[in-house]
Amino acid sequence: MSRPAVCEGDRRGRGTVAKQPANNLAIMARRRGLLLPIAVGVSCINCGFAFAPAHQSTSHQRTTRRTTRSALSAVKVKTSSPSKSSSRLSRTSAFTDWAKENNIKYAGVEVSSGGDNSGLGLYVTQDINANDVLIQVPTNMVIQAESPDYNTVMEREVFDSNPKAYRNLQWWAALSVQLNYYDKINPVNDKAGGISIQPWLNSLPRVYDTPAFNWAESSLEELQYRPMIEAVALQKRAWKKEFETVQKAASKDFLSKVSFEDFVWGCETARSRAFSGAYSGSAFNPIPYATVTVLVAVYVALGIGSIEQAANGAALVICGSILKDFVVPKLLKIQKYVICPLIDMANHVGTGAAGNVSFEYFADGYSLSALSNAKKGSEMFISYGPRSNDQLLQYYGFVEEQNAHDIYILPPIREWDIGQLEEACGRKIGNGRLEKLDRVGLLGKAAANSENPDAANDIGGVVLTRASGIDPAVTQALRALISTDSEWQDSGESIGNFAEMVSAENEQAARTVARRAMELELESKPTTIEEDVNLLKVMQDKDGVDLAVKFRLEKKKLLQEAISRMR
Ligand SMILES: C[S@@+](CC[C@H](N)C(=O)[O-])C[C@H]1O[C@@H](n2cnc3c(N)ncnc32)[C@H](O)[C@@H]1O
Repeated sequence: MSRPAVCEGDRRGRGTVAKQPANNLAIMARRRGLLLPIAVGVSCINCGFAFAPAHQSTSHQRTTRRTTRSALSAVKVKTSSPSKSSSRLSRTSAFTDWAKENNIKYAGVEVSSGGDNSGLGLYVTQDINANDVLIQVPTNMVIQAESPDYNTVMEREVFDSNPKAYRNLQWWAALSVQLNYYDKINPVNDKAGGISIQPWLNSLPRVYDTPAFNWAESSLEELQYRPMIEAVALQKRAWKKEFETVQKAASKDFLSKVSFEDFVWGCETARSRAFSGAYSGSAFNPIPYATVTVLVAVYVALGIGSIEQAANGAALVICGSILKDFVVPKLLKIQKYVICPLIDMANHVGTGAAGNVSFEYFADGYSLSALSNAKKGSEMFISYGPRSNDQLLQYYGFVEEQNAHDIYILPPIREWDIGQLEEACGRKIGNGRLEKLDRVGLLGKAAANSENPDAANDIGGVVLTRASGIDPAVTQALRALISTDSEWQDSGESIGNFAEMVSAENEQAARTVARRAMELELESKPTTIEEDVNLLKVMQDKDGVDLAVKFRLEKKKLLQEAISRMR
């Protein structure tokens, strides 16, 4: 069942278990401008990864033709999410009590379930205003990893014989180790003052709808989209490899209690609930500033030196602090990945999010605040960043309808059916064009060679975005590709000279070629848009949603929109 990609108004019929906080965080009096002098924005995971999965050459060849069949048989029906949510919802009062006892302040929101497939979420319990701070979580209550991650507890307790192995794990694997350690070995978090974090762990989902380790191969095929199928295959290899590293280096105790399935659960939890940010310094520490003020006063009072000398010394200390907290982490590109109790209950919306997550430098914590006014009963959505449906499905297990950030990756130009394109535009591809495009990398690669699951479109497929259509570099390549001999010579046989339109005829031919390539892609799908729409309707009538069908329908709609724009 889908739901609108905006904050919903008053929801009917949703269960409410979490208690209204009595005295927490006087939200109403607080405005971010006053309270958060330096708030470093964080965004949900994958932020900064220009994700576009690689795909292999063979998979897009025009040999695939639509086959009529009963698609229903191969499709998995999901009916479990709402019931899974209701059993989790029954555990949230223990979780929110725990949060209150441990200095997590919140007011104006509660954890609840909308009864749809988004699981639990944060819902507004009273009308709130823009800039109200709704949740504040002290830094010591979060679970976090940096890359590389120097977590002394994990190194000592789990990787004593080989701490480097832990340090060099991918951030999601490092978080998985931590989550599993607290969940299966010892729930006491020393950093949080020796408290048990079990109530928080109990509030987490135990199963996910993400494709890599939860879908049958046949369901993956139902995506009808090679880039995603290949991205999932790459992810599986990467996660297995990380687990092998853990197996070689972790303690016997850890390995006897944490299986591969547990490790995957931890990685899925990390990927779907962590926030990332470039900021990695420490929070505001007043001690150096206070010390330097005292020293300056003593220095000047005792006449040891001039005011200028004292000011120089003070400036040095202040600059050192700024360098440590802001500049060095940026220069070293240190990323911090944080799972933040309670804030991790916020669901995503691609555009128009009502909530925002920030790091509060002076308060040493994370906050969720309102970006706009919100009505009692509405869901407090945040944005996990400009995520395509590929990212949302692969790591978060859902698909957003009409996702403004969605993309479509066509096969690289080298795989396009030249004969069909020549026929469509009425031109022949002249000598030298393909070779030149190949030399400048505009034909894409014959095969992917990256093993990085976050590698962006490694094969150089042609990217269409919902926001702006076809990649301008591809339009440039197509102008050159179908140029007549005279256009080619006038341009000095240089691809760079096709960055702008060279003539109305050439432009029309390039657009026709692009459109035909997209049409061929759409025609190659085993089912049509209409068939998918009908299929989804049948599934919804049966009170279930099939993510694979929803995903492929969204991709086809995006392709169809791009085709229409090219007319
Ligand atoms: C950070 S958690 C948010 C809390 C989560 N709903 C829960 O029940 O714990 C992210 C997960 O919430 C779900 N989710 C978030 N936004 C969603 C949306 N717009 N539609 C469907 N599911 C969503 C997905 O399962 C995603 O992996």
